[in-house]
Amino acid sequence: MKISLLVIGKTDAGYFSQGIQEYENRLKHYLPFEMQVIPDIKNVKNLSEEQQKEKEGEFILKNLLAGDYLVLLDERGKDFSSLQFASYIEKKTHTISKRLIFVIGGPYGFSKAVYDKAAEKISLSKMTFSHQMIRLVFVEQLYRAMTILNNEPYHHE
Ligand SMILES: C[S@@+](CC[C@H](N)C(=O)[O-])C[C@H]1O[C@@H](n2cnc3c(N)ncnc32)[C@H](O)[C@@H]1O
Repeated sequence: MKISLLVIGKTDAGYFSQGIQEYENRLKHYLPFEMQVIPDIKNVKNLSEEQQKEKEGEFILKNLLAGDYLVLLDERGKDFSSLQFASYIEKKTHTISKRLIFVIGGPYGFSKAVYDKAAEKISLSKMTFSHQMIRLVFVEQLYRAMTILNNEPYHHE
């Protein structure tokens, strides 16, 4: 199984990119992982929030491959402890042969078309993070999950 994180727009702030890069490098030790970036939508200022979500949704759906298992990161999704998330990832390695793809929405979230296509929605907290910051939170949690599954001394209960 390969894990992808699909995001919209490049990571703006150096302090986020640096952190994301650090965890991406660490993750490569455990499993194939890539962060796939959809370029920012052009002329976004001329679009309503709804139109922006629709456009972003079209790009998200265009980037899916046959056989992808699509999981949306959404503050209203199912919530997990880090141990539960580790066990969720482990189960997926047994059931998914292709790509487990997590997607982060744009500043206004996801279009209905994207929600309709998703297999699951998972939350990383009840609080809302920026679409930039949640990238770092996700890669750290995925790294944490991999260390839990490998009995490594990173996570402490
Ligand atoms: C600024 S949030 C969008 C908030 C928007 N009001 C909504 O209804 O989705 C941007 C994206 O970051 C991700 N996100 C933010 N907080 C999250 C959380 N606590 N758990 C999971 N994903 C989150 C989601 O993918 C969301 O679409």
